[in-house]
Amino acid sequence: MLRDAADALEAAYDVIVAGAGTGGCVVAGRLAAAGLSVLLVEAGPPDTADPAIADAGAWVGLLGGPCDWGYAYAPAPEVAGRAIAIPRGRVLGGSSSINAMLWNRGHPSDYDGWAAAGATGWDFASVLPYFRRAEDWEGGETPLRGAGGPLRIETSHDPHPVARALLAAAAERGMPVLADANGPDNAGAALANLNKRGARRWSVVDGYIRPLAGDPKLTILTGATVLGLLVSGSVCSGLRLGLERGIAEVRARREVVLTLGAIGTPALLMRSGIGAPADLARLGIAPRHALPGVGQNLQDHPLLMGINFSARAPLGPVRDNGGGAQLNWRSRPGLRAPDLHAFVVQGPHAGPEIAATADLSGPVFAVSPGLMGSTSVGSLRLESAESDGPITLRPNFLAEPADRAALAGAVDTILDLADTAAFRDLGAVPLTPARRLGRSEADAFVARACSTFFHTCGTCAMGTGPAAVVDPALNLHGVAGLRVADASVIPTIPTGNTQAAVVMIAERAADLIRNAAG
Ligand SMILES: Cc1cc2nc3c(=O)[nH]c(=O)nc-3n(C[C@H](O)[C@H](O)[C@H](O)COP(=O)(O)OP(=O)(O)OC[C@H]3O[C@@H](n4cnc5c(N)ncnc54)[C@H](O)[C@@H]3O)c2cc1C
Repeated sequence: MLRDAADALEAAYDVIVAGAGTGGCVVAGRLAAAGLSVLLVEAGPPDTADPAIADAGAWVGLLGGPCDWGYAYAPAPEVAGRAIAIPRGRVLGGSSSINAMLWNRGHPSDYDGWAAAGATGWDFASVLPYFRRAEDWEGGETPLRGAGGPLRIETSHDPHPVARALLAAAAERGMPVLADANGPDNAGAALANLNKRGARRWSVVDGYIRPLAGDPKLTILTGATVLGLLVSGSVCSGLRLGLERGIAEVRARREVVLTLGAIGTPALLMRSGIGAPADLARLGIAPRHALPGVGQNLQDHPLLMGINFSARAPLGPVRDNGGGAQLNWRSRPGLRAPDLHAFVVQGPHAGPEIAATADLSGPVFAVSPGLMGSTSVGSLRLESAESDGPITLRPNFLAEPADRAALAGAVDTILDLADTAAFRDLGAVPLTPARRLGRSEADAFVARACSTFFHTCGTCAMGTGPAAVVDPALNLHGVAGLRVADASVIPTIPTGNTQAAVVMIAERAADLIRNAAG
């Protein structure tokens, strides 16, 4: 259905978009719809390769499979010496095709903070139109929400008993229960906003690419690896591609947009000679342009996979994305925004270390908290110049004592929530942990339960300082004809899940490119 260009690659396109993930599909779809000729290049297969992609309740089964790049964060003492798997979509739609579909913008002050730190023009008032433009919110248009846009956003229409219990428990504990998780205030419990239509995932492919099926302006090349940038002097003119039939070069008449994600984009820049000179020298890569921020500033949200409860009776089949309700709250008074976020899981939620400490068979559910206000910052390091060479990823989870303290407190908050009539009605009994923990026990639990919210970002940060990789118009500093429009440009991780922020960035990138092209 979608046009695949393997046999009919043209020598040049107006714009080449490298990586058909969340950012890439938005940019390519918008630009092709505006009449520019666009080539969209993707290493993975079409998103029809696995029927589980379309099933909103089946995403967990995609992790570690053929549509996942299968990265891992390096072991670190703060997480009890464990490697933590960090999936990334390797398929049309990228991570939007395998993610948990949560649509949360975070807090307005997140974006005001970007602008204050040098991403001029990215304050909340300036980015709100791009969030709204992307949305087809089931609740209809409001000053904060969009309707009629490409991305369908719905809440559960028949929430799972555990999702209902979270809302009722929050009310019992005196926490706000919100009509809309992306409404005027995000502190409180709410039904989750999900990129779905009924029981079907609604990815960026559904929203931005499928409507263009058959449009000659959009050429999609799947199964093609971007190997390098074609740069002469300080101008990028195209890409070197690895195709089944061999290596090919393709040119952009106007510009190249990198949307390979927060791991793929800095890796490609470094392999193309753009990065910290010492890194390039270590790898034996001929330096082309010094940009020391490439691969630095890696951020993610730590998530505890581990607060499990038994229920009196089976809770029924999986609904929605396997969750359905969420809670945002502040770990301490005075914070500008809620820094803690928890969601329900309609079954057990534990890595092997936690699962080994209790019997998690039978009717079990979880309430999993994560730290959306994490302050730990890490880095990405290429270990080889080869296009499929190893990459060391260090998010430095829990390196900051404040992050550990906030998550230890979150465990208590979840146990308090479960000790309410709402959860007692389900017969909830804590399994892991089985009781309240003292502070040192809680620290050990947090270290063993710590996993990822899958929100890797920040490795080609936008800004104007010496560590910035792109400017506020998303142009690479020092190389013309090259922009970045994916999670790597996020300067500071927002206090919400990251795909909404990436869609917003890509919507704006399309505007910037269109205006520059026109
Ligand atoms: C399992 C999982 C669950 C998540 N859950 C949520 C959630 O519920 N809500 C939320 O907001 N966020 C969630 N996220 C995070 C969110 O999906 C990402 O932040 C966002 O999708 C990143 O978009 P991106 O465009 O930066 O990268 P991606 O969407 O990952 O796109 C990068 C694309 O580039 C391609 N690519 C990379 N290298 C090459 C190469 N050399 N050649 C060709 N192609 C290449 C990849 O295959 C991929 O298609 C989740 C992520 C994962 C993985």
